[in-house]
Amino acid sequence: MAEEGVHVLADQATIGTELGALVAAKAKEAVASRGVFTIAVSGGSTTKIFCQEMLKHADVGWEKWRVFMADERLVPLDHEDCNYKGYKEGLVGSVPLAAEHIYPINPSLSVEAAAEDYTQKLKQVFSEDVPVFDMVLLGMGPDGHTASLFPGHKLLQERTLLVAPISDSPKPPPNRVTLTLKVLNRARCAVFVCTGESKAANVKVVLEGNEQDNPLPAALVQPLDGELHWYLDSAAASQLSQQ
Ligand SMILES: O=C(O)[C@H](O)[C@@H](O)[C@H](O)[C@H](O)COP(=O)(O)O
Repeated sequence: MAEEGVHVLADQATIGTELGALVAAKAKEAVASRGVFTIAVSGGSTTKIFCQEMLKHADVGWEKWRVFMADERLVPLDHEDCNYKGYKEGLVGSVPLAAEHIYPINPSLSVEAAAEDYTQKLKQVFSEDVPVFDMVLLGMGPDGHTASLFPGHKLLQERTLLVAPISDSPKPPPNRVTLTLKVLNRARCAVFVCTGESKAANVKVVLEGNEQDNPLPAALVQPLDGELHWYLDSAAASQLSQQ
């Protein structure tokens, strides 16, 4: 299993292989020691990389997985923009993960009520006051956002909610729910997957910048007591001074 840190790999396929190995190791370890593997997953390009790769792993205790969305768009569950749909279609039926162990938001509610409802879903699975995920799998947008935590947004200061509503997301669609930094930073392992040239400038800012005053959202993911991994392809890493 890879040590925590920044992993620069040639391309998306190699990232998939390495990510799959890390997820498999963490899942087996979690199931062996706690009887369950809890993971929060993201939308965007990460969905496909993760699902395609995990189909190759049969022995990761799929029956014991509990999969939450790190963030979700407030759209019907069969909508192309729905992150849950991507994971359900990508995994259920192909691996022994039960559909009811992937937790969707309720898109028929207001965004505020959907966030509260998702908080209750977390509480059904986690006994801690603040859920401790075995893994949070994150992407980063070209602007430095992660989950639905956007640069300069007031949600970066949220200290109470576990799941927050957002109705002014600069990335469409505007209505979303997101895990807050309070939850992301309690994870045992936070993993970023970032590919492509469009991410390169802010990958450098996050990993090498000194922005004490106004850090980008992705830079604020710093698990208090867990590992942090960044998987980059050579394009996303192209502006780093050390590769
Ligand atoms: O919008 C979502 O649903 C996300 O979960 C989001 O945070 C995503 O991970 C990043 O925008 C990176 O997306 P890409 O990997 O597609 O660039």
